[in-house]
Amino acid sequence: MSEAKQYIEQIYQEVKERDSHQPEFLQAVYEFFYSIEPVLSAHPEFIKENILGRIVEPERIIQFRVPWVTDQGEVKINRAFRVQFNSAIGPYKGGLRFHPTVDQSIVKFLGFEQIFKNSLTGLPIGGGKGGSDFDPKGKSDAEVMRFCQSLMTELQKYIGPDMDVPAGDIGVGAREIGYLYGQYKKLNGSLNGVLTGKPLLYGGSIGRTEATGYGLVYFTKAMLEDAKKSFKQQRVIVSGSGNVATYAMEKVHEYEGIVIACSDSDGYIIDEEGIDIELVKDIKENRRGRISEYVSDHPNAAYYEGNVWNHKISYDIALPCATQNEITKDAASTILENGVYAVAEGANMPTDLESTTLFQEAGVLFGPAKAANAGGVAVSALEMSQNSQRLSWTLEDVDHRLKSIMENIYKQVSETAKEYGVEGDFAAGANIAGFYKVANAMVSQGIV
Ligand SMILES: NC(=O)C1=CN([C@@H]2O[C@H](COP(=O)(O)OP(=O)(O)OC[C@H]3O[C@@H](n4cnc5c(N)ncnc54)[C@H](O)[C@@H]3O)[C@@H](O)[C@H]2O)C=CC1
Ligand SMILES: O=C(O)CCC(=O)C(=O)O
Repeated sequence: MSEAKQYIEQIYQEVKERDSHQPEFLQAVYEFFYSIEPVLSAHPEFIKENILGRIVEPERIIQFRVPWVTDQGEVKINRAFRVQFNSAIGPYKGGLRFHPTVDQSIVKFLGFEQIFKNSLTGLPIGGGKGGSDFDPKGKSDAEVMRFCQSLMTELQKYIGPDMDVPAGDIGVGAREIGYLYGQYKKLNGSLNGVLTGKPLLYGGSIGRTEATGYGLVYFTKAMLEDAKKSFKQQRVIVSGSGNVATYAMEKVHEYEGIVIACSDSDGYIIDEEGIDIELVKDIKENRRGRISEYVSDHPNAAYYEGNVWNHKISYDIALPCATQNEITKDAASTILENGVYAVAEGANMPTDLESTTLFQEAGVLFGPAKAANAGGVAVSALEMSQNSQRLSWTLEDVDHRLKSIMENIYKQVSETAKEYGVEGDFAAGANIAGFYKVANAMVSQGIV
């Protein structure tokens, strides 16, 4: 066994013993370790400096209680976290997730992935992530506001424009960012660089709302073009119907693809005529309703309960944009039987390792999350630049930069895969390229 492989196994065993109760974090570490042997073999200094041992341990984790009062006067307590994972290349940067499943394992897996994703953007941002087990579903605006204010009263002690800059993720959109920022401002004065994803009225960047979904499609387009293919007239399924899914659908439509399905956590709709994206936006953003409501406006569409990836129907491209592990082995086999030839991840870790391997062995073009969904955080970094300059760039400017960042990321991961002897394995290319930059920064900054 090579020295690099032995080292990887040793560190993985250590993480497994220390964090045995954190399955999603272990999964993210395993998937990452699985592909980085070539870069460790080529750079023994990373082993000597024990970069892996250091990179899997967050620089800091903050956990705190969030007390808040319901509209009926009941006192509720939620738990919140911020993982400041790695600041080797810049301030911690990453979203906040509000979902009942949020725990240390979830925020650590997301924060770990964020380190390498942020590195791939080429922008000076480190990796962090946070969230709470608060469920915004079914809560009134006033309840969400009180919860956000209570959370920020504690979180504000640990963040700042040059320190840690949170943003949105599942369950955290413009409404929540507005309430969080309002409370931060009340306690610290106006420092709008402390959060990204803000409304345009007070320092938000034009294009941030659309950036993850559009960026996913720009990345996928570059991957398809390299294989002499395009979105034109291709049948596409997008899972989820939130921020990432909606704008991915919009951009696919612009490139003349036909999105035939999207979903939420209860079920999915199939509309062979092409999903009515404005209606999905209205159901989700305005009514805060369920995707099943779609069929009352489109009687030719069908609603099914369950996971869209288990549906048998012929299509070409799959864009998982909902949540982690939405594609496991059986769903991956169905996707292959359905004739899909390209999969690109809008969500974080939506495909488990077994399914990724199945896709790659079948010759499917596979765009890993770290690369494919980096557009959101990239435009967040552009929002930080605009806030520092006290300027607002135009949509044309932001979108042009986003497109070129995503094309560069595709180029970087595909060239890195080739350079390290795993041509076409973009998951390995993303892990190696993202890691290489952070590892070098860590070496040059000494043992800190
Ligand atoms: N918002 C952003 O800028 C970024 C988000 N992501 C990732 O994209 C994914 C989606 O995030 P957002 O769109 O921001 O969240 P969101 O809260 O706007 O939407 C999430 C969507 O996923 C659906 N969903 C949740 N669990 C599901 C399940 N088990 N099956 C089917 N659908 C389910 C929800 O119903 C909702 O439609 C997450 O994995 C997130 O970490 C990644 C990069 C940036
Ligand atoms: O825009 C950001 O800072 C966060 C984006 C994010 O959470 C992600 O890339 O998963």
